[in-house]
Amino acid sequence: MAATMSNFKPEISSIQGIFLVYDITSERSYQHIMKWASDVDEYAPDGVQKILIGNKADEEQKRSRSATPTVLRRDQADGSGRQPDAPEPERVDGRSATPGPGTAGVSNGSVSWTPSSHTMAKQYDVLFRLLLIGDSGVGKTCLLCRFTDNEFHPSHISTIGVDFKMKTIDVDGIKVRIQIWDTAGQERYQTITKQYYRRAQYSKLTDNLKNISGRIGGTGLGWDLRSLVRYIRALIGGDDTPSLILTHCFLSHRPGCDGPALVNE
Ligand SMILES: Nc1nc2c(ncn2[C@@H]2O[C@H](COP(=O)(O)OP(=O)(O)OP(=O)(O)O)[C@@H](O)[C@H]2O)c(=O)[nH]1
Repeated sequence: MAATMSNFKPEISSIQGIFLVYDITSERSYQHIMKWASDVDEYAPDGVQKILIGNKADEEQKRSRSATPTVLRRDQADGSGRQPDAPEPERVDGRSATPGPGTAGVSNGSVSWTPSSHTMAKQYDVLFRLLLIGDSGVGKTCLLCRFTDNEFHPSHISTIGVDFKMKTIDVDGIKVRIQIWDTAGQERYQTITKQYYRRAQYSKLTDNLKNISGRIGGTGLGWDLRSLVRYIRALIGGDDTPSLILTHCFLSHRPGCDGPALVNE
C-alpha cells in the first residue's frame, strides 16, 4: 500500500533485523518465506537477524493449516529468549543507554518522514533499523502504518520500490528510534529489494551500552530485537484492529534447521 518511490539514496549503514512477513491465510505466501529467507541468506551479511511475522491474525478462521511455522526445539534456544548471534541496537552517540528487555510503559513519540537521518542524530539515543520483506499483499505496509501512525488502510496499493517510516518511542527515558524500511513484494522490484539486503550489517553492543543497561535495571544483555518485536506487537496489537501481528519468531541460522522456526513465547 502507500506507494511511494523514494528518489533519494537511503542511508542504511546498518540494518539490525529483517522482518519476513507472510499472510496466515495464504499458504503460498508462507511457502515463499523460504525463498525470501534464502535470498536474505545469500545477499545479507552474516549475523543480521531474521524475524518471522504471520500477519492478518484477525483472519484466524481462514488460516491455512500448512502456513504454520515449525517450533524450534527448546535446546536450540539459549534460554534467554535471545539468539546468541542477535545483533544489538546501534549507538548513535556516546552518552546514554539501551533499555533492558521487556521494560514496560512505552509511550509513543514522534512520527516523521525524512529524506535523510543525518540531521536527526541528536533526537534519539538508540537507533534500530529494520527491513520488511514478503510477498505482495501480506500486509507489510499496513504493519508499518499501524506501528508508526496507528492507522489501518483496507485497500491494497502496492508499494513501488522501497519506502520507510520511523517512530521514536520513549523507554524509561531512553529515546529509541525505530526506522522501518518497507519493500515492494512484487517480483519486478526484487532487484531493488536485494540492494537493501546487501547493505544490511551486523552491529554489536558496546561495553559502554552494557554498563548503562545495568544502570537502568536491564539484564545487561542489551535490548535485543525480540524485545523490540514485543514492543511493536504491543503497539499495534489492539483488540479492535484488523492489523495484528500473530506471531513473531526468529528463524534459526543454525545448520540443520531447514525451515522457519518459532521460538516459544
Ligand atoms: N484482514 C486483514 N487485512 C489486512 C491486514 N493487514 C493488511 N491487510 C490487507 O491486506 C492488503 C495488502 O496490505 P498491504 O500492507 O498493502 O500489503 P503489502 O505487503 O505492503 O503489499 P505490497 O506493497 O504489494 O508488497 C490490504 O488490502 C490490507 O487492507 C490484517 O492484519 N488483517
